[in-house]
Amino acid sequence: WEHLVWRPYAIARRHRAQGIHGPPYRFLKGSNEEVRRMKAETADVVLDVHDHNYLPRVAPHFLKWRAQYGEPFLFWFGAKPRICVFDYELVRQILSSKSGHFPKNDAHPNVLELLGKGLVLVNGVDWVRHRRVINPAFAMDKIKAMTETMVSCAQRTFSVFEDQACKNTNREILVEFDKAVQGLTADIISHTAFGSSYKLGMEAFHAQKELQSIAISSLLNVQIPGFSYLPTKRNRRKWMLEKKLRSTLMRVINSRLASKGSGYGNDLLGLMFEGCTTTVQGGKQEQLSLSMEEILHECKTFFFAGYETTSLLLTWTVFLLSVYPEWQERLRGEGLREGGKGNPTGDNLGKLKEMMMVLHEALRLYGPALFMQRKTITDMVVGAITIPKDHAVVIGAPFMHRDKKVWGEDADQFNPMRFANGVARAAKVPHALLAFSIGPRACIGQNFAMLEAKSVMVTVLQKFSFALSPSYVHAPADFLTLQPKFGLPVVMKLLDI
Ligand code: HEM
Repeated sequence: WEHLVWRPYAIARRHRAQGIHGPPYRFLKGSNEEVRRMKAETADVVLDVHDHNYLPRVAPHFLKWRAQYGEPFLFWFGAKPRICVFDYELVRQILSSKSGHFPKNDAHPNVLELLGKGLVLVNGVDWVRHRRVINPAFAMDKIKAMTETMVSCAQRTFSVFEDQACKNTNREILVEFDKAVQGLTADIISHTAFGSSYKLGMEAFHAQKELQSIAISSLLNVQIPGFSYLPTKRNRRKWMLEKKLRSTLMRVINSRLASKGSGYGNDLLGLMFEGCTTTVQGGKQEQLSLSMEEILHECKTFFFAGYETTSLLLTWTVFLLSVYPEWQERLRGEGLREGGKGNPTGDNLGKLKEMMMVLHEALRLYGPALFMQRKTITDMVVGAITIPKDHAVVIGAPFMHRDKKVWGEDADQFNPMRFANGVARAAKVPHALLAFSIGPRACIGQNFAMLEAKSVMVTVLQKFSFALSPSYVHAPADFLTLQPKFGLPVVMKLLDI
């Protein structure tokens, strides 16, 4: 009771004394109901396709609280205090902290089950061990060697569309692009992570996808102790999926161990096994094993972290190129100039400067990962404030990506030219783009994601031009990641080239 009744008021008082304010604490519910109500009120708001400021739809509560209380502000997830931070210098200090005093926030049990205790969620010495084992798998030369696989997956997907478009006299087809590209990125991660076991990988993917919808639907519910053990219809379905996911991934892992032969293979799983055995640190051999259980969790992590984020980057890039056809034309021209009509290679893709500018601008305006979270395990001083122990810290990246003081007056607009001199020079601070995060816990898969995005975009641009279908409704939504609420229907026209 002390925890639920008195502590929140004492915490709020302590914050007021240092000038941090926020919505009042409501018994048990904290700010959850206010968030739910405000999100419901804006759920039907539809934007013009040129309007890239979706914050009133996606985070109306943060907009309101920031205007009302200034920043940073304090709000409540149930009885748990959260500080929302928007200032680049504070965020840099939090994300760059190497002391381990800002670990990842505790995940909702459903999210934990979904993601596993893999690299995204582990903390402390475990994180150091996992990251050291997995880092070599994401080295640029290893990733570049996966280009052919990425391109051939993309070609398979788009050749189906090509066949369909050929049958129509206008050589056009309507494609639910977000769904198509979800299937494609799942296919790519299945092939690049699990090699010849990719079919099992796809089975695991389907189970994980359904578990994700269950996790999302329960995120804002107050957690009643013991409820997750009741055999409700939803819980039973969840348990069945978890069992299936686990047994499928175990089959993949066991069959790899059984067929070791001359090596573990050059896919992500094989490279992870290689990393598990030994590594040389400062001349001495070090054992860096991950347990079987940990490897299983990492497989779940690759899937979750690896397919949806990249499919959303592709979805939003195609959305932007449909709205700005002059950039679509520029990228098609660049692809042909650097690589001709043949299969893109790692080297060709490395030369695509304008493509990188567009992908970075898509990540700035429509970064798939919305709000990052950390927690404090002791009182932490950042800038002029103290964030007390046991607080969650929410980093408002989509707000920061629209900060006119940092990005300039055109921060709300699509302007890939801001990245013409590279990411570090695109804004007034070098670490302004937070789409892959910064610091020791930055995305391990960013080179993989960018190579995959380029492989897919060059392949589609070689064959098709595209425009938004008249049925498209611009309503970006927060489903853990930033998604087009009603999908991305696109009219694809087969090119004559
Ligand atoms: C456009 C695509 C992607 C985006 C926008 C993205 C974004 C992010 C962000 C923002 C983080 C940091 C989260 C935090 O600090 O709370 C992260 C971490 C991570 N990402 Fe990605 N990611 C993408 C693709 C990938 C891919 C393709 C993989 C793997 C195949 C991957 C694996 C991971 C892992 C394992 C971490 C945790 C790293 C650590 O904590 O050491 N990501 N990602």
